[in-house]
Amino acid sequence: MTPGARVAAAITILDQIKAGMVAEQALTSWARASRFAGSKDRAAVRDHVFDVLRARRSLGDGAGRSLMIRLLQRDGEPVETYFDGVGHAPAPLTEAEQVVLSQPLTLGDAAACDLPDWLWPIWQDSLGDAAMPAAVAQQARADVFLRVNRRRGSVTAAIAALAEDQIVAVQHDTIEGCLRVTTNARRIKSAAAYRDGLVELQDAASQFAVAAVSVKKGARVLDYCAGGGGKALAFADRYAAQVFAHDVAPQRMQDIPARAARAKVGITLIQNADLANSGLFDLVFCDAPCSGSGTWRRAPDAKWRLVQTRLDALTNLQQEVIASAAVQVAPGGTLVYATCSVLKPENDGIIAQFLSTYPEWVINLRHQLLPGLDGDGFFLCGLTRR
Ligand SMILES: C[S@@+](CC[C@H](N)C(=O)[O-])C[C@H]1O[C@@H](n2cnc3c(N)ncnc32)[C@H](O)[C@@H]1O
Repeated sequence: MTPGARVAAAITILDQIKAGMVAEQALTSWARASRFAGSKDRAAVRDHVFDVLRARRSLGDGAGRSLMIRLLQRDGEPVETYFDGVGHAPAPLTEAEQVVLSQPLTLGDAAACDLPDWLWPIWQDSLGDAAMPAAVAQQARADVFLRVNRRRGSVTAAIAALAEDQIVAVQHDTIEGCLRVTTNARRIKSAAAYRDGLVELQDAASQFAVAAVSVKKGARVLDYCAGGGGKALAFADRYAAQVFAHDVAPQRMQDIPARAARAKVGITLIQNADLANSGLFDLVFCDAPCSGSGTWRRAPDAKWRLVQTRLDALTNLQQEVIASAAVQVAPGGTLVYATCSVLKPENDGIIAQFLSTYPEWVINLRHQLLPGLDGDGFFLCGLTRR
């Protein structure tokens, strides 16, 4: 596909998303219908679509064509070479379009920060002085981070193994065992280091969360909302602990046994019916379902799909989840409540509500990471019983 044809495909997909289709679905159905598109074409089209979605409002929130023109303009690209009408490229800019596009957009704070108006006051209340920089950080692509499975090899060995596949990775400035991929991130899943379990894809913030919790040798650790097992795998690799994984939706855990085998760690899955008879745990890590507002660079569609009623439903669910996770904590043990959100109602709001209902618990750890160059946004709060 020519660069213009890729832009034309992105325009079609963006129009479908504007009409209500979920971004991933729109991209998948375009890829299925476009067998001629190679992997580089698919990646380029996806990049266009996601670049626009991260910055949809500040690009004028128009139709796909106008969004793509403004994206190329913003990035200093020669718009007319993509919009030349040759082959499958979009038609050249009309005179009217040229006039409109020569005028800068007038944007309020929420639009300039690419957030919905209803969310902007909540965002500001949650982040204070960091509201604008954290929102602006989510207008750009995020780096890809890897976690070195230290049972499989050292950081140096992982960097060298990745280099064999022309992937360049460097040690994260502050998180031990975390690598930032600087070249050829798209090749990770086909690289030998990944296939052999030497590295896992995991954001730096999630790695920080696992490292920030203290786990004694032999401790029983429960990843209460395990999903695909990212945190459970990290706990099992990092600590000499017995690691268990549970999720209310057990099908989400289906890949954990294979991932654990690849990483050479042991993780015991606990099904819903067995939870009550599985004993208590020294650490219950509750990575609750959330808006994902700290990770919107990676899933920008979610930013525009979040509405107040959905946020309310999430906070109700989070209150239920933290209360049921607390029941699994052994005397003297720790409950960690975590989200990949930066919104106060999902974080400190949930903790405050929990403490007002269960005053025997006290906070012994709290971190709010913001989305930025060093990783995604993440919230983490440790609690122990008085
Ligand atoms: C943020 S995701 C977990 C991500 C995962 N920890 C990881 O690192 O890959 C939240 C998970 O919580 C699960 N969940 C939702 N309600 C739950 C509940 N009441 N009890 C346990 N898990 C729940 C969801 O099925 C979902 O897989």
